[in-house]
Amino acid sequence: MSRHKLVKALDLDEELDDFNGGAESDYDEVSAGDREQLRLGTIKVREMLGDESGITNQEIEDSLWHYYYDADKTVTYLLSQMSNSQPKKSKKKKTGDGKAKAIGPSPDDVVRKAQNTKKPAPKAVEQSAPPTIGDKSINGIVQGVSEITIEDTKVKGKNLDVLAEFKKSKPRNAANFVVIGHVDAGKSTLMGRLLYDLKVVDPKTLDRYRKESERLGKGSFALAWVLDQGTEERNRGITIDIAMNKFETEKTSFTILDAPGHRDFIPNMIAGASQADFAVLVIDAGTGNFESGLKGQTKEHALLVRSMGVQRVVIAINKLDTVQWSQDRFDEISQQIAAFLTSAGFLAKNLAFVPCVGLTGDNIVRKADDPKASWYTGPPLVSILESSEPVTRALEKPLRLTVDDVFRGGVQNPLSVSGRLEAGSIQIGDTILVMPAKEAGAIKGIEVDSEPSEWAVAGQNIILHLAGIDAKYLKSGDVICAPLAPIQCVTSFKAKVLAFEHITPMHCEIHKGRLHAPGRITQLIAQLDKASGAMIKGKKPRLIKPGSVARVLVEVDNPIPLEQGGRIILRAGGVTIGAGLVER
Ligand SMILES: Nc1nc2c(ncn2[C@@H]2O[C@H](COP(=O)(O)OP(=O)(O)OP(=O)(O)O)[C@@H](O)[C@H]2O)c(=O)[nH]1
Repeated sequence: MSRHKLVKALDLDEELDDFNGGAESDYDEVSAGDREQLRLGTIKVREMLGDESGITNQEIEDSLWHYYYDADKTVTYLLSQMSNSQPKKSKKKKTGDGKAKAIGPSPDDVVRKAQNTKKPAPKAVEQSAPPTIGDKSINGIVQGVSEITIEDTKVKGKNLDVLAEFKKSKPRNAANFVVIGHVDAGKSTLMGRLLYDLKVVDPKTLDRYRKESERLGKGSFALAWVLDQGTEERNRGITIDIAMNKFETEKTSFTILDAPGHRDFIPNMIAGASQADFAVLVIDAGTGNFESGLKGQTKEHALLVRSMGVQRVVIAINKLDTVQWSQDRFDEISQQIAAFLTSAGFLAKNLAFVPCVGLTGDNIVRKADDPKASWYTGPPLVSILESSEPVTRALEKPLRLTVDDVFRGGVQNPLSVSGRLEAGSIQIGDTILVMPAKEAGAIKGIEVDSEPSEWAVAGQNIILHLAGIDAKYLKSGDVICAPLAPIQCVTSFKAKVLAFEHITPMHCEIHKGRLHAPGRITQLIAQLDKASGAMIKGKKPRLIKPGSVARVLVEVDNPIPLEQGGRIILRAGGVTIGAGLVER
């Protein structure tokens, strides 16, 4: 099978555009090695999908090719394609008792299964005496890479003053937020309403969803489907297990980070929360629902985002129509949530509450129409989101981009990566360093929000087209950095973690965004006060109980790129046991 055929099947128009405009292309035959990778990958994907998927081998191979043989991503992508072509039919099915029940594995289930499947440990990069955080031997790396030259990449840059260009572009504030809350709290409906009322989605599309959902006896789901529509972006190869939806207000450009299926966030939420500037916590105000939600995911999600370093939460107390817009109910829930969140370490000044009805749009973009809501004189949700402090961009810091996806970005761009630029700035022609591989490459193209750009700065979600580096040196979770200020790769580090389960010295997996690495908690150094983070004096703990915060020492088998302030999650046996921040 020719590579031409594979590429063609992915996005014909785009690829032909690329092809026609390009002077050189490399439509060579697929090598024997590639063919073997495709064969093995197809077997693995088939196993993960099951026999009933109806997906052809050709489709599997095309996706494997696009994602550089990554079976997990291929499965997630194919499932998303399946659910896009049959919206929601496969998500929920009416049962005899009128309740909706999930059928078949959800994308979350598959992603979780895939993440729990033991993968071969990433090949250790030759590195003498891997440093721990703060180790001075990092200077050796700097020296080594400063001598790197990249030959034959023919990438000419314009030598722009990127920060000046950025200022000239009169940027809007940019903020990423993650949506959290209990199952059925109305998260998708509320976000769908937000997008619809801000005219991100046209009425025709919503009309189509309405008709389809009514036909299925689930009319109220139409708005939730609006949110899923954004996942079409996956076709371009960007983040596939967190759906990203964007919307802009006058002042700010927002990205909603959400997990497909909107059911069981963890572990997709790990990746989402690690990129979030703040969280929107959706609460179902319905009688009994708030109480059961607080016992369940409401609490778990809130603790998780807190331990991932998220400091600000906007609390949407939703479905107020079901309690006749009772102010007493709103006050009661607000007080309880505020008490819980402050005890979990959030500052009261960083919490904002808004009563709303996602289904009708009351207090989402416009003020509530319902006369029973007249007691609320505050702003609607969107104004609260907008009034968030502008997120400070780490523009002047050394370049850091954690790779979300590695994929083939087109005929002219055989190697592309996507991710959020966490710090620094870049432009076409720049030399970058990939860690932990310690391999250099050059930037030959940049896309910001799917538009070509000469440059990009911290805070933007981008795609980089690379040259002068082989795909084998890149994988999800790697960090792209400036050659003269590389991130350290460590084999041990201290972390302040919030325990979700009992923690003892034990084997665990370390997750940081897309990075997953096997390791161990080797020491429980101290128990910490949850709110202040101060050490609780006494003997070294032998066990950390769920809900407590502790400082632990973690060791990993192979060096991983980590630095102070990095947000990590610890998992064992497929369960999140703790989450927290990397310390020195
Ligand atoms: N009465 C009322 N019902 C709502 C409101 N918002 C959502 N719903 C309904 O609540 C149910 C769940 O809504 P979703 O938006 O799917 O909730 P979710 O939190 O995204 O659910 P999961 O994805 O399963 O976690 C649907 O039947 C919605 O129509 C609201 O403001 N008022």
